[in-house]
Amino acid sequence: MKAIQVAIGVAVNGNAEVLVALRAPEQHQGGLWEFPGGKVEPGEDVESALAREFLEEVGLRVLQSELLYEISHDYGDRRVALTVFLITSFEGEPRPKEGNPIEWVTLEQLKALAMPAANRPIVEAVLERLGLERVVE
Ligand SMILES: Nc1nc2c([nH]c(=O)n2[C@H]2C[C@H](O)[C@@H](COP(=O)(O)OP(=O)(O)OP(=O)(O)O)O2)c(=O)[nH]1
Ligand SMILES: [Mg+2]
Repeated sequence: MKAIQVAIGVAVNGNAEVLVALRAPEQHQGGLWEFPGGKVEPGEDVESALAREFLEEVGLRVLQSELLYEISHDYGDRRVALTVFLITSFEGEPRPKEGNPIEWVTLEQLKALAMPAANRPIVEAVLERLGLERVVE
């Protein structure tokens, strides 16, 4: 089975909170919290997919991002290859453009959220990246 390429982003605000969205019940991995993002279209590069999905799903314009983590995961019914970006600069106020509730959550809250299985190491990477940054400041 070929892996579906997915671009997702972890947007961080000035309060060190990250943006999450609730997946609709009928979606794959529905009812779980996610980082906004979606499938890379044919011929599209992964950064363009990130920017497009952020605009479509939460109405944010990505100004600056860096690669945070890459992970492939087999859900049994589907294999996904996730490219995860840390979004360090963006424009706009997040809005739930596709009807899925969105929230800014602290890193403590993030740890406790029910997310798809592939997200566990992603959350670890977020905590490490943002935690270390604070030590450096
Ligand atoms: N967006 C997102 N997808 C994730 C995360 N973790 C994870 O395993 N996935 C999986 C679920 C899906 O199988 C796939 C992403 O698909 P998606 O439903 O967001 O794709 P999309 O926005 O293009 O939606 P659609 O047009 O196909 O409805 O990656 C995550 O944190 N965010
Ligand atoms: Mg999506």
